[in-house]
Amino acid sequence: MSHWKSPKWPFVDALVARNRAVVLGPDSSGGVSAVRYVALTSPEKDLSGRIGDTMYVLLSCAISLDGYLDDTSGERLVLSNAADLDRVDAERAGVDAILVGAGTVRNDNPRLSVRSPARRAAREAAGKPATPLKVVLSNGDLPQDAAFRADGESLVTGGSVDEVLARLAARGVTRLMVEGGGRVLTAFLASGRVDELQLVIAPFFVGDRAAPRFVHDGRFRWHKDHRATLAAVEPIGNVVLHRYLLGESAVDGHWLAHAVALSRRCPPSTTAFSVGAVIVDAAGERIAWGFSRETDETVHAEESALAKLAADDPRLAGATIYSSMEPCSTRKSRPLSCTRLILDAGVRRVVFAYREPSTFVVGEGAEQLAAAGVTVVERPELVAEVREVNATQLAPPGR
Ligand SMILES: NC(=O)C1=CN([C@@H]2O[C@H](COP(=O)(O)OP(=O)(O)OC[C@H]3O[C@@H](n4cnc5c(N)ncnc54)[C@H](OP(=O)(O)O)[C@@H]3O)[C@@H](O)[C@H]2O)C=CC1
Ligand SMILES: Nc1c(N[C@@H]2O[C@H](COP(=O)(O)O)[C@@H](O)[C@H]2O)[nH]c(=O)[nH]c1=O
Repeated sequence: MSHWKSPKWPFVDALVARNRAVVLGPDSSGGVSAVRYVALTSPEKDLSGRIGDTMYVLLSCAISLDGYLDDTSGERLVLSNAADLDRVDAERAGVDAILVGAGTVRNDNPRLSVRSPARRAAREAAGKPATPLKVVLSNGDLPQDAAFRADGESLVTGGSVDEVLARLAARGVTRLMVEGGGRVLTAFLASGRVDELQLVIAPFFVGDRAAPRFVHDGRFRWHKDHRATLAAVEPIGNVVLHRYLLGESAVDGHWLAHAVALSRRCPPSTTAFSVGAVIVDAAGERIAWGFSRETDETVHAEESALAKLAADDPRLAGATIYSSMEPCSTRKSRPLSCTRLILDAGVRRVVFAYREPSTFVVGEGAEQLAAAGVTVVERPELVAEVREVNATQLAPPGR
């Protein structure tokens, strides 16, 4: 079976060209069909069919050490410092729309604009408005002279998170920043439609339970057995920024980048590719990692990572293997391919960046895994980096 790379599957390449992930699955006859395809930003959304196109949803807010968004003074409490407010301004400049709830407008009367003249000019140079669309969620009245109505386009809308996202998607919004307040943040987190949370913690207490909390009660997808992925922690003066990845696509991108970073640690070779692999369990914890030639001259990345776990490790059944390259399906130097080892380990999900070129052997790992019922996700956005790591191996003969 080699139709994975055959002209019979031109749409696969077309999807890759459109920067989309390809998800393969088995068909009823035991063959392989590309049953689903998803945009890189948010596969869960496309797969659910809830909104037609994809949107990256970023939540951003600042809290006190005791978890409050504000105090009870009726004035906006600034928890961030100047450097963090400038970082937030840069995030604003990178989105298509900024969203807050009516409670925030009534309490803070925010402008919701990009402030930096340089960032405004850069947006305009790119053919965008100087400041993103301002979206206020409200089913009631808002002051006509509210500050958000000046400086750029605004939209007051209401309804469920799904309805609002569908409305914004129809207007071409592909990156949305949600700034608050507590009820809106809770509604977005409970909806499961958030890709990333940027949470800043300021070093003081509010100490008043009547103050607005960051998150209210709710049922959330992330709990003690299904943790969010911590992507970065950054001190900014006396506040600390935490970046959590909450969407499956963002999480996949994070671990795949980690696998590619590991591939840079491979001892050099001209006869075998340099690959990195990470195994992450269902709770979101990295449980093993490896890279080519890590422990001997011929060991592969997936093989090295799997060898660090017991064959009956119960976490393997719910785990995902991330590999910078498609798992191999034939070995010259070993009896079992990485595809076979993955199947034998009972891993049900594989994410990789680069389809193995037929430089050393013809690869059918993706097809064989998918035919065995494994979910295989190809994320081509890191292909250039994988090719750079393997530049020597991929160079045409004679160079
Ligand atoms: N520190 C920080 O980073 C930030 C702090 N804040 C603070 O948060 C506080 C405001 O938070 P809060 O009072 O919870 O109000 P919100 O800003 O969360 O607004 C909630 C209101 O939004 C409207 N709404 C419409 N649709 C929805 C929906 N689907 N889900 C939720 N709300 C919807 C409703 O208004 P309506 O009644 O009109 O229907 C609802 O009452 C302020 O004190 C502000 O200072 C705010 C942002 C950031
Ligand atoms: N207080 C607070 C934030 N508050 C958010 O910023 C909004 C103010 O926007 P603007 O009027 O354009 O400056 C406010 O309404 C709320 O959404 N954000 C932060 O990053 N850190 C903070 O400490």
